[in-house]
Amino acid sequence: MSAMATTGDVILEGVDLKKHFGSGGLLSSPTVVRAVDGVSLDIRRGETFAIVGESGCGKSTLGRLLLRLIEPTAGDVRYEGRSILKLSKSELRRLRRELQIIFQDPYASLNPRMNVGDIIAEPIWLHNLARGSEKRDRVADLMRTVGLLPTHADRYPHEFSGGQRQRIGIARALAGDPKLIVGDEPVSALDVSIQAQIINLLEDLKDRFGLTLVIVAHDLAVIRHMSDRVAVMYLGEIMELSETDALFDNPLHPYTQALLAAIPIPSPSSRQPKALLQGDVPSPAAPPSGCRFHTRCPHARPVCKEQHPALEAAPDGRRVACHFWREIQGAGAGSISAPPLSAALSKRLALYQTWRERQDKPVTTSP
Ligand SMILES: Nc1ncnc2c1ncn2[C@@H]1O[C@H](COP(=O)(O)OP(=O)(O)OP(=O)(O)O)[C@@H](O)[C@H]1O
Repeated sequence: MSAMATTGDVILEGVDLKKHFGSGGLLSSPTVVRAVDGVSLDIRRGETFAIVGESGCGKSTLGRLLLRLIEPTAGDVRYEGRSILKLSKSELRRLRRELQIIFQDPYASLNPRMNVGDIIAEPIWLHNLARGSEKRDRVADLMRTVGLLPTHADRYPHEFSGGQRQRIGIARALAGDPKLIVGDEPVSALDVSIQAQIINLLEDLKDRFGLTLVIVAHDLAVIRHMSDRVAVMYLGEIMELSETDALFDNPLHPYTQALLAAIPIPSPSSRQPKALLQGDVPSPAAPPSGCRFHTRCPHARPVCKEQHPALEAAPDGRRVACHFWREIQGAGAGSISAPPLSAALSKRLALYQTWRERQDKPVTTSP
């Protein structure tokens, strides 16, 4: 977890955000996918904020809404206190420079016909930040900063490995001096050893440049290692929002408990926890009534089918959307809050630590 204290002011705020994708197709009544359905959150300057949940729960859509890469169906996003939905052209340009994104698949997000120097230089050129030799120096600096050799600036994306392509994407994101970067599954397409390098790079850059990071991920080990706070999403809603340590030490929501208990154990001799998350996530086009998790919740009671739980304040500044979180704690949720968690994580985190210790040495990998 990042060493930085999470005491910053709010840099980015989502207010009752909704994104409903409509697909008319051949049907007379179009299907509406409620990808994000009433999410409010605030992200503090200088923190690493994680958004976690199973596939299809709306994490990426929320990440894109927060940067206004897609328009919300309803709600608002405020950057440094101002709505980003009502910006002038010049304000929108500034927003595009200050809020950046890096993607899961760096290859798909890099123009294959541009060399790496031009890819990294593009935001500098677009935002008129430097020209000529100053621009070239800046690109070389950025390449060194992310552990690439500036002499490789004339090479093309296909000449680099997956990890190096992610470094190119990060250099490009840094080129406009951003304040906040959203990483949309930034390491999930990479080998574990390379994942650790990229995670460490992001953490170092965050400290060096005073960045705020929003990490969209499904890998809880990555999230525990990197993030200060976590929002757990299910079917377009936040189920629990908490400081990372508190979430992992004592998850309040049954969905968080089940997610943590389902972390696979790396050792083949270790016993896997019994499957707690049975069945698939229901369709976001027809979410269950009441609490959206009730169809898979081991603690569900009749009221859960009827009444939608609000995201209410719990101790330690946490928030949780469950009618019965207090009773569940009292009833010994420990039976499903996974002793295997520490075994699974400690092995992965030891690996990260090893890589972290190597970060003092400059990376001089060649493609
Ligand atoms: N452009 C789109 N048009 C229609 N439906 C979409 C669109 N983008 C996303 N969706 C749907 O919205 C829901 C949420 O998708 P989203 O990609 O945000 O989830 P996710 O949690 O990031 O999943 P994953 O981890 O698999 O990327 C899914 O049901 C997805 O199919």
